[in-house]
Amino acid sequence: MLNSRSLENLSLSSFRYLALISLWLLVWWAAMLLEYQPYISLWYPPAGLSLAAFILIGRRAFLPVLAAATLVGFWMYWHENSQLSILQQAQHSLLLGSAHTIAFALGGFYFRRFVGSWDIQHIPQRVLYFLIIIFLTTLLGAWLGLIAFYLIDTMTPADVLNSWLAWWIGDLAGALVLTPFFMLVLGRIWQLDTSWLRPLNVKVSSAPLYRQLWSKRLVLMLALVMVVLGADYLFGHPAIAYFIFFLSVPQLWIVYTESIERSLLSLALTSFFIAAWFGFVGVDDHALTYQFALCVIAANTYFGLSVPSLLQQNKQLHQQTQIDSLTQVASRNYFLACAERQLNGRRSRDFAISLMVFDLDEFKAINDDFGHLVGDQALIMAAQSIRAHIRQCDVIGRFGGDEFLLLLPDQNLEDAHRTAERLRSKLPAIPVATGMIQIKASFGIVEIKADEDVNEALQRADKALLKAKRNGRDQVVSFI
Ligand SMILES: Nc1nc2c(ncn2[C@@H]2O[C@H](COP(=O)(O)OP(=O)(O)OP(=O)(O)O)[C@@H](O)[C@H]2O)c(=O)[nH]1
Repeated sequence: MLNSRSLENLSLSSFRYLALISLWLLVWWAAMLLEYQPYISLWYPPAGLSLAAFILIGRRAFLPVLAAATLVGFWMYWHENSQLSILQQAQHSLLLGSAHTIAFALGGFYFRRFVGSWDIQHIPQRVLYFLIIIFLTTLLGAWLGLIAFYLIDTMTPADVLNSWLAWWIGDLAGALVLTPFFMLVLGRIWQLDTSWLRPLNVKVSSAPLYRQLWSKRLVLMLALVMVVLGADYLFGHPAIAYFIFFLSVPQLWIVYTESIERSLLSLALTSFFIAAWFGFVGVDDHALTYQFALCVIAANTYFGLSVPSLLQQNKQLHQQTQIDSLTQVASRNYFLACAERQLNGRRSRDFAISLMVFDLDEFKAINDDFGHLVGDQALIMAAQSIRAHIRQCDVIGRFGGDEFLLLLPDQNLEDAHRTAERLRSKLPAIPVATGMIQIKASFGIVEIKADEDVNEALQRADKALLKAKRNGRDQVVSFI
């Protein structure tokens, strides 16, 4: 007995399968209407939908895609008033539908199995494999389709050889341009997580200004399509068709400023518009140019979409090397680079710079008595306290362990000494199991000499710190 929950699930999955079949038939029908060429078309959108379905839902896509592709065969026979028996029509349609389905199922399966799980660091490779998979899947689809036509005696070997390139490029253009777009659409219908599709974790503003800009850029793209195809129709010169490649400019503009949905939507709409105008004006001689332009613009779009994520990764890596993850002050290397920069700046304008090294007192005891987490807390609070009491232009860094560095531009030794005393007196107490413990530190300071580099100054400051420790800790020692 089926309970109400499994009935609900059954009707939901039937709805989804029917939605996939209907969408497939709809896009096929749209392509037919737009271009008046059933199989060898400028751009074959069902190829994109089939591949998207196999990538997203795997083998569950097999029957709906096969059903839709077979129905299309039937429709063609009916449309041509075929003299074949219904059984023969069914056999032929099934063979043609299987040729399409098997090729795209293999491509989708390969992507799911080997590429889809790659993490965000492999986005450029993922895009590259995606393009190669589309390339091979559509090639296989075209050849299996043509072999099926040959087997049902519709094509001679000469026809097959004459047609494979046009068939392949049409499927290639459809799949390249539309697969990611259909993946987003199917992700909605199937309620699947498509976040892995998003190389961009970067949020682009959806403020009204941006929305307005997006529609303006889209209008610009559509206007360019109309102008190029119109001029091609009027003048017929082959060079005119190449102007369609300029669509990459507004498309990449959209890619770099808009969300992934809008980028994919503009690609889908523009390709749809090209196909519609192509069918309307009938500039068949230049079909290959438009097909290649669509493929190139789509490939550019996907590589373009991966750029912000690479930049973001770069930024994260940069931050990781610049900032100490525990205390959030500058890392040792970044601190030294900043200090070097300040010293170079002193060549054009002479000003004093002091360097301070400070080290928490008896820090090991805090770790030993209360544990490393309390020790970490002490490091964080000490760094925060120092940061809160220095100027914007001062730089604080962690040298390692419980030792910190402070660069004080425009402060001579006397100023720096006063600063250190003030910082020492402001160090906080941390809460521990037995009450509060006052954090204490020893400070060593030098004023960096004109002919000294950072490392030499650091060695002198370290000696001053050592002296402060030897003198009994919790004090400031400065060296001329
Ligand atoms: N909790 C914590 N401890 C750390 C970290 N890095 C280093 N330490 C510990 O810091 C302690 C530093 O000890 P010492 O260099 O002997 O310094 P001290 O106990 O402060 O002694 P004096 O500097 O002479 O006063 C060591 O026990 C390290 O294990 C860290 O990131 N977190």
